[in-house]
Amino acid sequence: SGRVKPLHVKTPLIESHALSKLTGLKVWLKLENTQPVGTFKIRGIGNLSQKAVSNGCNHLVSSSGGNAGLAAAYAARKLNIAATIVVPETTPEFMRERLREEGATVEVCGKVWDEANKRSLEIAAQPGYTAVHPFDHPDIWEGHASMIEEIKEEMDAPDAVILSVGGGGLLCGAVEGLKRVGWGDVPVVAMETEGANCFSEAIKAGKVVRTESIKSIAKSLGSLSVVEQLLSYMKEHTIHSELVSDQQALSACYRFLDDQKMLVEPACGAALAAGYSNIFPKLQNKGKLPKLKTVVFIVCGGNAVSLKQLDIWKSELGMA
Ligand SMILES: COC[C@H](NCc1c(COP(=O)(O)O)cnc(C)c1O)C(=O)O
Repeated sequence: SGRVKPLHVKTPLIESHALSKLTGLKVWLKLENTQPVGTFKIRGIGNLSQKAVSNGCNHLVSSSGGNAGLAAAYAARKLNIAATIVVPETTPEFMRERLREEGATVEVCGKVWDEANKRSLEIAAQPGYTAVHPFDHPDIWEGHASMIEEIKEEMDAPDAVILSVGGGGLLCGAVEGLKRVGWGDVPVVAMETEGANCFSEAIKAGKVVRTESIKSIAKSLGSLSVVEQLLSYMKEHTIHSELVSDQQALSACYRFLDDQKMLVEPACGAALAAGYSNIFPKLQNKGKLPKLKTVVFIVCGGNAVSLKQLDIWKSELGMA
């Protein structure tokens, strides 16, 4: 068939004994941390890149010094085309090195993501070049939606899906996927950390607002604003925005490491903290969620973490 083999893999959907016991629910985990290059990003970025290549693209340009940049570098390598990743000065050396190991050219530009993004758009304004946004493009949401299609193959509709929000690409993909499989009435619980809360700010303001800076260890949730598309999705799909502290996100990473033997970023810990801090009774008492039996957590993963880094964050946050 003409179908192009996707760059992402079908990931495991496993039951979490620890989180099921702790919450009294049937808790399922969609393990996007087991994707090539460690996060769900390759679903959407792989989709966008393959479409670009079929339209003559031979050079991807990304402005993410994080997981989206790594997904773009990986996609370029698998598609045998070039990649330039423009990263802000804040991008740690190990991530710059990891991007180069995927074969990408790394250009350091700007103090913050916005400056790197501006530079990446300049570079992408050449014939054959395609700018790969970390989260704001329909091809990215379409690609991420495959996650929900895979869940549908394995289980009946859950009572809720829990995930984390940076710029909102993962959330848009999940909403699109739920609609696509006929689960449009399954609510989404969208988690952020208090210092990276552009989605909850947008809900409060009733429009997309720019938060002035990121004050959270969950740097991968560090977008200053969410995608516009989310505000229209909110009108047609039940999405609850919840916040957790950095301490709760980090504690979730430690507990997940022990419970499931897997190490994830605080950006992922923010979603898992909904379980470890068991926010469900509060949401049910507020009438925001129905009586829950079965929920699915999107384990988004992340590369910018190590056991050593967890301990550095722990002492920075003054945790015991
Ligand atoms: C600054 O970073 C934005 C983006 N990370 C996004 C990201 C998210 C949030 O996904 P989003 O809501 O942006 O689609 C969650 N979990 C992990 C592990 C992530 O890396 C990036 O890699 O450039």
